[in-house]
Amino acid sequence: MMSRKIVIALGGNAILSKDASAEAQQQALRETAEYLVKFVEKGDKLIISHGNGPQVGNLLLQQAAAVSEKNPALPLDTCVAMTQGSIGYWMQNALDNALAEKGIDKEVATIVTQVIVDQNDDAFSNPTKPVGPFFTEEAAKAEMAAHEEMTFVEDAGRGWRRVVPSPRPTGIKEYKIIDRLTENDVISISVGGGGVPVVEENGKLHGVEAVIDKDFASEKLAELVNADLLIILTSVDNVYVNFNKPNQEKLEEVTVSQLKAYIKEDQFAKGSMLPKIEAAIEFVEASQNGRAIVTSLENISQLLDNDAGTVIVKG
Ligand SMILES: Nc1ncnc2c1ncn2[C@@H]1O[C@H](COP(=O)(O)OP(=O)(O)O)[C@@H](O)[C@H]1O
Ligand SMILES: NC(=O)OP(=O)(O)O
Repeated sequence: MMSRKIVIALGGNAILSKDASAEAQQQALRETAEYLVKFVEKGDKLIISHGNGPQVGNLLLQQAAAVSEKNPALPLDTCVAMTQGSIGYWMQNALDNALAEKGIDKEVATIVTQVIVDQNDDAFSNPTKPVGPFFTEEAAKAEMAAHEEMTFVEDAGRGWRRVVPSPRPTGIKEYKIIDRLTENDVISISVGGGGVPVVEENGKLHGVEAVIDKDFASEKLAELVNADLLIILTSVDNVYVNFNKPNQEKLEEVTVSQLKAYIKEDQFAKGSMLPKIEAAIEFVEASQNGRAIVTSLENISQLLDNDAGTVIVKG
């Protein structure tokens, strides 16, 4: 049986739809785990990553609501680490139980992951990453007036959301540990929420306040561990050109150069589909034989036997 090394990045709807309670998110991850176990049954080695946009934004709001001198709000890098722990626990627990139900004897581990960014990245003076819940325009403007350090922007016609800096990952501190776990047949969960952003200064790493895009961090991980496949799971089965227009066209197998031409035509929305496409291109270009797939969780059954979804290949 061919065993592939797969980095699989879980999008928002794999964890959270409308209900942000722990129980609802755990239930979503139980369903996600059922799908992921199918890869394991097939003999694939899984390296799982996930987003944290809604969760880290909610955590910031919870902290702001309870802040006092004795109970200070914690910085954003620490909040990212907290979401790596909570979502990692939910995913790990869901996978442990799904594997046990199938009688598969395999271990799962979550790694708190530090992702290195450049302290001179322009992103620090230009926040773009939406986190937390949606606000009305009025409520968002009131928040900005009350907290001068906060920026809110309109998010793809869906409402207003707080945005934070999102620098590009340049390295992953723990990638060798993650690779060793894979070599030892352990399923890992890492670079959660894009990883805890850290900068290197005089040979030391320290956290910075930002949220890294999990698609870029997953790409970097796939590159560093020399994965065969990068799968980016989201809420659509395929990427489209002319998305949501009467002439929309589904992309199945598509080359890097075709995608670059579509990017020039502005076919992919910034902050949602564009980072996935850019991450897929970067991985396919950087790896020798690697491919990338963008599809939905629900499409995984088709993906197991044939390439389903939008498959990005060299060329
Ligand atoms: N060209 C496109 N093709 C397909 N989906 C697109 C396109 N442009 C924007 N999208 C939107 O991008 C969304 C996925 O991005 P997002 O919700 O941010 O991802 P995530 O699953 O990581 O949370 C899709 O649900 C879709 O609405
Ligand atoms: N960190 C991150 O990219 O999270 P989302 O995918 O949930 O936005």
